[in-house]
Amino acid sequence: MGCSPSTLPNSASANANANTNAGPTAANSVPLSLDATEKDGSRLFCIKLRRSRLRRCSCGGVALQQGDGNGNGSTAGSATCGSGTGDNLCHQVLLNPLQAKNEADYEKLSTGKKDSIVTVAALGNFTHSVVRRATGSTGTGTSGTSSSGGGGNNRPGHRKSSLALALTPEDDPMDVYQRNLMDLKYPTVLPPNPQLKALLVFHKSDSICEAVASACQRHQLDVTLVKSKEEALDTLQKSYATAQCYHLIIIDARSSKNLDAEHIARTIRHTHGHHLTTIIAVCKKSFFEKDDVLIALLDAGVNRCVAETTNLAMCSVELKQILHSIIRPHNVMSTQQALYTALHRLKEVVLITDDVLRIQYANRATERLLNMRLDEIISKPLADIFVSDLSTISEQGKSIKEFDGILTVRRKNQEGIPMHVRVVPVACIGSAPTHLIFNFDVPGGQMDFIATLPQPKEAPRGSLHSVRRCSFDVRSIASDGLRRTSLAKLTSLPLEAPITKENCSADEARLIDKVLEFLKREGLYSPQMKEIRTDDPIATDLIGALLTGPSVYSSRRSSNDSIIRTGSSTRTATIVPAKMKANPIIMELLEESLSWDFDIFKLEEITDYHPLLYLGMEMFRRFDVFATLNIEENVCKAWLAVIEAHYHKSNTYHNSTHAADVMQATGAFITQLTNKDMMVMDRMEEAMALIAAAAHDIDHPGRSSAFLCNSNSALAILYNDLTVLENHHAAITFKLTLGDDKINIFKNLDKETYKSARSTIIDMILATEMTRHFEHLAKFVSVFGGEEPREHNPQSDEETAILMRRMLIKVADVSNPARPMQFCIEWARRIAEEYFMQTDEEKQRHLPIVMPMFDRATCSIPKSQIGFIEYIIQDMMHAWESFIDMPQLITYMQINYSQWKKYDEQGVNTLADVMAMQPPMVKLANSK
Ligand SMILES: Nc1ncnc2c1ncn2[C@@H]1O[C@@H]2COP(=O)(O)O[C@H]2[C@H]1O
Repeated sequence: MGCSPSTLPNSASANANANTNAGPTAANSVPLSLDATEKDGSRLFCIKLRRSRLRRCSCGGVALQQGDGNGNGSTAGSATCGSGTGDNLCHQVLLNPLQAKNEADYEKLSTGKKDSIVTVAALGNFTHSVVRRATGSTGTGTSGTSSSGGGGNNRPGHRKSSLALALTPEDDPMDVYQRNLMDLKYPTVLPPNPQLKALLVFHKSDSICEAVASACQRHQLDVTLVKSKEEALDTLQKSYATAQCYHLIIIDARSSKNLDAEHIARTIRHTHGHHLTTIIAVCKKSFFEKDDVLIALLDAGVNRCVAETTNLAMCSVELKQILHSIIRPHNVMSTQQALYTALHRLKEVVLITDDVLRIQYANRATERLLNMRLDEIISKPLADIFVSDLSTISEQGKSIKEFDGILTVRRKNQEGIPMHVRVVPVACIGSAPTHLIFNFDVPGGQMDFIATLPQPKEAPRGSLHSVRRCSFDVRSIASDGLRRTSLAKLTSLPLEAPITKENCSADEARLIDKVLEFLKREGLYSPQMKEIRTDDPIATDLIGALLTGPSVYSSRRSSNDSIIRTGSSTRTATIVPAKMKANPIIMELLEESLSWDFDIFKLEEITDYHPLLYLGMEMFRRFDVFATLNIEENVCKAWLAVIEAHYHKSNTYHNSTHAADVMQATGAFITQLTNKDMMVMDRMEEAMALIAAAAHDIDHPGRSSAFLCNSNSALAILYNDLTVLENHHAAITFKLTLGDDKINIFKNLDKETYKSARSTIIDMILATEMTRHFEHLAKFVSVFGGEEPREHNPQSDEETAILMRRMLIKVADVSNPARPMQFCIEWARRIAEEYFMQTDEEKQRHLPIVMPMFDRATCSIPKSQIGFIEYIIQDMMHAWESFIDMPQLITYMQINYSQWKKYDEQGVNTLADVMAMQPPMVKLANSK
C-alpha cells in the first residue's frame, strides 16, 4: 500500500536535496542523513545511511545518531548502500531490528531488498522511523527524514511539503499519487485522511496521563480527556450523533478499581461504528509479567497493551508505532470496504478462489450468472460450477499462469453456458499465487447477457419483486433429521384449493373437521395440513387450538366474568411515563439491539420489567421514527410507557417482554432488508411495523380467543367470536393513542398518511392471528416463491407489500423457536406455563378445555415444541429465510429442534425436567 514508484530526475538534484529536511526536531528525534543516487538513468535510487551515524541498539538493530543538519549528502561510509557506485544499490530497504542482529546482517538486509520501507531502531527509547522512498517529478528530487517526535510537520493527518520525505501515503502530497498511479501495475487506493482524534479515558490526570496526552499532542492528534466510563460512552455517543469519530481511544488500565478498562473496551467495541477504532490500554509494568490481565484486555477488544511510563519520548514512539501499524491499516481497511462494495455491485462477474481453486469470493453478478446464492457458492470447489475441465488453469505441481479462454459454466438447474473466462493469479503473500481472480464474460462481449438469463421472479427494480430472488432450493443445513421442506413444494401446492377429506384416514378426517371452520372462509389455503401426524396428540392439540376458530367449542358455559381484567380508560390517566435513566448497563445491552442473539430477558431484568419502553425508544431512534412521524421523543416515550403498562405483567408469556421481543425481531428484519438492498419498506412503513409489533398483543389476558369465546367474555361478544384478541389489540391501541394528546404519536400526520398508517398497523396486528397462518404463508410463497415474473403494477405491488409485512410480523411473533437455545427454552417455558394456567382455569370453571394435553401434570414440553416447530414454524421460517437471507434463523431452529428431540428421547418431559437440564444462568432467569 502506498509504495508509489518514484521518478528521480537526476542524482545531482537528489543529492542536493537529500538532507534538506534532516534537521532534528526534538530531543529524541533521530534525523537521517540520506542520499539518493540514480543508477544508469533508472528510476530507482538508493537511500544511503552513513555508518558514522549508526550505533548499536539494545535490541540488536542499528540506530542513527544525530545528524549535522548541514545538508551534507556525502556517500562516504554509507552503512547500507555502499559507495554510491551503484553496485550496492538499494532499491528500497526494510530493516527489521529483530532480524538485524549485527552490522553484517544489517548490511545484508539493506542491500538488494525491494521493500519500500526503511525501519530504524534507536537505542534505549525505541524509535521507529519509517522512511519511504523519495518522490517527486518536479526536478527537485526529494529526500529527507522522518522523526518520531517533535512538533515538526509530520502530522499524520496533514499533507506535507513535497520536499519532505513522505512517511505514509497520508503524508504524501496528492499530486504525487496522481503522477505515479500510471506507473503502477496494480494501482493503489488512498485511505481516508482525517484529522485524527484521540479520546483518553483516565481516572485522573496524573503524570502518566500527561505523558500520553503530550505524546498525542506531539503527533498533532485532537485530544479529549474523560474520567469515567459513563463520560467516555457519552462522549462517543455524542460524537456518533454528530458524525464525528475517535480514531484512537486510550484507556487507563492500571487499576480496575478506578476504571474497568476491560468492560470499557468491550462496550466500545460493541458500540455501533467502533469496530475499526483503535483501543489502547495503558497497563502497569507488572502486568507484563503474567499474561492473564493483558489477554483479558485484548479479548475485550483492546488492540494493544502498553506499559505505563512518564517518559514522553517512549510514549511518543509508542504512539507513532500505533499510528503506523494500527490506525493507518484501519484507515486502509475502510477504503477496502468501499472497494468491496464497488466490486459487489459490478455488472461484470468476478469470482476469486484460493490457490487450490476453492471459491473465496463471488460478487452479485456471479450469483446471477450461476443462479445460486452466495452460501451455495462460497467455499465450494471451483470444479462444482464448471462443466469444463479446469486442469488448464491449475494442474497439480504446475505453476499457475494467467488464463484466457472459453469454459463452460454449470448454471444451477440448467444446461452449461460457454463463457469467456479470464484468470489472473495474484500473490498476496510470498511469490506463489495465493489467489486467482476469475472474470467471466459471454463470448462476443454481449453486455447484458446476465440480465437475459432466467432468474427466479425477476421484475423491474424498485418493485417488490426486484428484491432478493430466492432459488427456493434451500439446502439442508443440519443432519438432525429435521425435514427441510422445499419451498418449491409449497409453491406447487394448488393454491386456493380448500382441503378435502379425500384419501384421509378417519383420524385425519376428524382433525380436518377441526380446521374446516376457518377453511370455509374465503381465501384460505392449507398447503401443509395433510402432513399433521394424528398420532401426536400434543401436536394436534396445540395446532388444532392455534389454527381453529373458537366456535368449534360450542358448549359454552355462561360466565359473567370478563377475562380482560382492567378497563383501558382507567389506566391511561394514571400512567406516568417511566423515567428512563441513561443507565450504562442498559445502554450497553441496547447496543446489540439489532442482533438476532439479543438477550431480551436480560433487558427485562435490568429495566425492572420495562423492556418495551427501553427497547422501543432504541428502535424508534435507530429507525428515525421521531422524524418520520414528526413527533417529539417525549410523546413516543409516553406512548411506549402507556402501551407497556397495558400489557399484563402477570402473564408469563403474553407480557411486554414478548412485545419487546417481537419489536426487536421486527427491527432485525428491517435492518436485514435494508442491508440486502431490498427497498421494500419506506421509513413510514418501517415505523408502522415497529408500532404494530410493540402493540400487537396489548392487553392480552393470557387466555386464548377460544377461551374468551367459551367463557362468553365481553370481548368475544363485542367481536362476535371473530379474531377476538387481535381485534382487541388493534382497537385498544388506537383508542389509547388517540385518547390522549400527550401520547398521540400520530397527531402530526396529515389525514391521508394517518389513514394509511392506521390501515397498515391494523392489518399487521390482525395478521398475527394464527387461524389464518397457512393462508398468509401460502400467499407469501405464491408471490415470493414462484418462478414466473409478475407484472409490475402499483396495485399488485401494494398487495405484495402487504403480504410481506404480514409475514414479517408473523415470523417476528413466533420466532422464539429460532432464537438461541437458552432463549427458545425460556419462551417455551413461559408459553407452556400460560397454557397450563388456562387449562387450570378451564377445569376450575368447568369450561371446555381447549388444549387438554396442556395440563401441567402430564404435558410433554419437548413434544409440544417439536409439534409446534414441525407444523407451524418450519415451513414459514424457510420461506422467510429464503426471502430475507438470515441463515441463523434456520440454524437456531435446527439446533433447538434437535435439542427438543433429544429431550424427548431421554424422557425429559415436564417443565421441571426441562428446567433441571438447563445451566444455572437459564435457571436463574426462570426463577424471576
Ligand atoms: N414456543 C411455542 N410453543 C407453542 N406455542 C407457541 C410458541 N410460541 C408461540 N406460540 C403460540 O403461537 C401463537 C402466536 O400468536 P399469539 O402470540 O397470540 O399466541 C402464540 C402462542 O399461542
